[in-house]
Amino acid sequence: MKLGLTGRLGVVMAFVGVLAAGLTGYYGYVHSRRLVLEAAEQRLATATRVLARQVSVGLKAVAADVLLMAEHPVAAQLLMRTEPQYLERAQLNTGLLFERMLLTHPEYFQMRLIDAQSHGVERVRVDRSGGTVHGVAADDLQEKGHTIYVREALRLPRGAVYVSPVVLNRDVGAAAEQGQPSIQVAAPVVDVRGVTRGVMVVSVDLKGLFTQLAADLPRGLDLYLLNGAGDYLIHPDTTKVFAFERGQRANAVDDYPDVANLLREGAAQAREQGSQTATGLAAFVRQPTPELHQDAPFIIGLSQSLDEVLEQAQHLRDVIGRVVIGFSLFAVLLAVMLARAWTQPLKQILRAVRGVTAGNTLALPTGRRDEFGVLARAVVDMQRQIGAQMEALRAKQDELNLLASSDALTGLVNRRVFMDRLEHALVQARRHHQALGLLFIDLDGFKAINDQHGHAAGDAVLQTVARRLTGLVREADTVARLGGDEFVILVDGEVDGMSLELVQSKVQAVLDQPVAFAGLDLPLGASIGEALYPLNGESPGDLLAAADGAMYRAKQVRKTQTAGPA
Ligand SMILES: Nc1nc2c(ncn2[C@@H]2O[C@H](COP(=O)(O)OP(=O)(O)OP(=O)(O)O)[C@@H](O)[C@H]2O)c(=O)[nH]1
Repeated sequence: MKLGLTGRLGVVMAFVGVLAAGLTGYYGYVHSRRLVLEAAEQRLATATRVLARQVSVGLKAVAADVLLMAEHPVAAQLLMRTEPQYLERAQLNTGLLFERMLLTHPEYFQMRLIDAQSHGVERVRVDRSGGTVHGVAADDLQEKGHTIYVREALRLPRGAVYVSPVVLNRDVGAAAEQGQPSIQVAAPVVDVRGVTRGVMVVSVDLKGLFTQLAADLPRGLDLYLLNGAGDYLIHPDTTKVFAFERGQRANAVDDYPDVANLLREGAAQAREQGSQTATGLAAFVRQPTPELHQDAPFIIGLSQSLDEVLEQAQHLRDVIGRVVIGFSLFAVLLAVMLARAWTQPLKQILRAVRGVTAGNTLALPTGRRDEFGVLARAVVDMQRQIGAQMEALRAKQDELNLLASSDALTGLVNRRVFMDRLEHALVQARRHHQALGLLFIDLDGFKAINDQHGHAAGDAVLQTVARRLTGLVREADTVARLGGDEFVILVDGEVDGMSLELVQSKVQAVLDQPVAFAGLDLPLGASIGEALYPLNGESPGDLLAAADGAMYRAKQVRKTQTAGPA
């Protein structure tokens, strides 16, 4: 289907409108999606920072608890004195103190007082196991002198605290916490003389600690703890936790490549790093605690799935989608209306131009001040000029018709028109069973007038003959000049041999009169032949031939009569 100007204009404007709406919607959506992502990134970074600070504060609180117990006089006494009675009571009381501590801190799963002597034997030990807290019997106490936290803590001065790297707890006795990431927070127990007698150790269940700290975080966030190499120590997917211990790799750099920046930094500096992947956002914070003797700073991370982050943007996308569709429909409607309104004057002018040939004059928007107005006025001008030219053409045509149908010299109808009329008259006569008469006239001695007095005289004679003949017959009759000095009269209506004879004698009488020309009386005469329908013929040709034949015979008779007396 070929589109007209209105259709094409409408399609172009609708396309532009829909494209504009679509692009506006698209960029609006992209921009708001970016804003949503940026806001989520900031929220996540803030939450991770807060969490890391809370962890740091939590660690310091653990350190304060360990110091409190390490610096309690009973701890050093217990390690210095040897009297069984005192020891028994002191162990009992310290155990009760440890139990109290574990009961008030659900994340502590073990508290011990370890002797610097005797291969680091445990003097008092309380475990959390199966949801209960209980002291460990003397027979079950173990030697821990070989452990890193005992050795490191023994090297520290009074008041200092050692924090071990994160390990999977494998301590026998704390069965419920086995396999969980944990740390040991240890402080030296120093007597009044400044001699280090042992170590106070609290084992902390990190997952429990983190879960507590993360309780206030918004829902839908996943929590991570990494070691200095980026390996997962805490991860929602338990198969990734301490994977390196099973000879597997589960490293945050693989999931969030930006974390590599954080791992390269110096350990003394707190740093944070955001990271975005195809499926989610994440923020990581390395939070060293310089006050504590910590082997490796924690790297804490939070992540949120992109679907969850973009839930708000999806809603916005739906709204923008509806707005775009609505605006597009409006644009299409507007385009159709505008295209129609803009091309309306053009169509009006087009109709008017088409109507010029049909002679219609349609109203045009000539009053407009724009290009359509100029065009309309030009068309009106053109209409006027074409009208005038058509008028002139019609007049010329009439003139030509007249020339084609009449004899130029006499003004009588010519042979062609006469034959038409004769044929028409015959049809009528046949239908109404009427008769029809024909007189064939040929001038006598005309050549001699031409020869003796010139062509102008001959013309004047022919014109006089025409006038005389038309003045003689009735209005319904037709006088024609067939050519040269031959004339013919069609006598229509009620006619018979008698009446035709009467007309013939009248014609003979007027044509026998001389014609005045240049002061001379030019002698004239005519031979006339008659023919009657249907008596002498039924077709135009037959009738004319019959009249011509009669005229010829009449001329012979006149010639004989003229020659006779001489
Ligand atoms: N002036 C003039 N002469 C014409 C015109 N048409 C034909 N003629 C002349 O008319 C003459 C007709 O010749 P003819 O028919 O022999 O004339 P005629 O002397 O009457 O002879 P008949 O018919 O035998 O009686 C010719 O000399 C033509 O040249 C015309 O329009 N004007």
